[in-house]
Amino acid sequence: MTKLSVNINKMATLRNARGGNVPDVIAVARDLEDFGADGITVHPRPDERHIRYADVYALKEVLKTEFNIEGNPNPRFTQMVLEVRPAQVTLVPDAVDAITSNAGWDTKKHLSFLKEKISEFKARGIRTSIFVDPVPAMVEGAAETGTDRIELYTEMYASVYEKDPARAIKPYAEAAELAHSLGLGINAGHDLSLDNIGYFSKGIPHLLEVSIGHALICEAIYLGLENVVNMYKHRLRS
Ligand SMILES: CC(=O)[C@@H](O)[C@H](O)COP(=O)(O)O
Ligand SMILES: NCC(=O)COP(=O)(O)O
Repeated sequence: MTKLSVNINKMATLRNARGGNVPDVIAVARDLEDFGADGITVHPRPDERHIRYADVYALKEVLKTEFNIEGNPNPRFTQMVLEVRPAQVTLVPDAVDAITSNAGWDTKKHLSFLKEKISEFKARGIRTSIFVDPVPAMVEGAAETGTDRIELYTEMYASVYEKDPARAIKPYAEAAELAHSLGLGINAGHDLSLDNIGYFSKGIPHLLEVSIGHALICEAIYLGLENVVNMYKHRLRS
């Protein structure tokens, strides 16, 4: 079965909004594991606006499932990943000021840089993954880097799915077949949700892992509202 790695960036966004430690992202991550998550994903950004570098070190101490760290392998990120030694590092070509990830790697243009980074992480026993759009040349370029896996960037799938599911999934299914034939493992993520994940997982062959954050945390908040309002009403009655 495809593994679910929960991205806890949004929990850190909530915590940072008040400057305290509520919610406690470390406790949240442990609870998510107890609730059945197969892994925890974080994507620290240079401004540490959600997950902080200190959180990454603290998480490593307590996690029992697969820890996946995503980000642009600049010198600071690279050093942190080499020290923490997560189960997996996912390389994402984020601009410093990006609101969220908005493209996969150009694996042809950045081939020598990616090769160097992949071998550095693999030498420390860290599984590697490269974030790519579902474009055959980019998948082939990823294979040339020596990476273990690719992560398919699913923003386009999620937006087209609402109008035309079959059209949305086609390039992803083809990219997955190609990646598998080249010996690459396949992960996927970005804007996956309760609405679109079932169709995606049925349509993508050899899908090893999805990482989901934004929608999952929004859904958890929304689906928890009735319960929590009732709990408050109950306390106000007594
Ligand atoms: C690579 C990817 O798609 C996710 O890591 C996503 O970018 C989450 O990052 P934010 O939580 O900063 O939006
Ligand atoms: N790699 C994708 C990820 O970790 C979560 O992306 P999103 O669900 O927050 O869009």
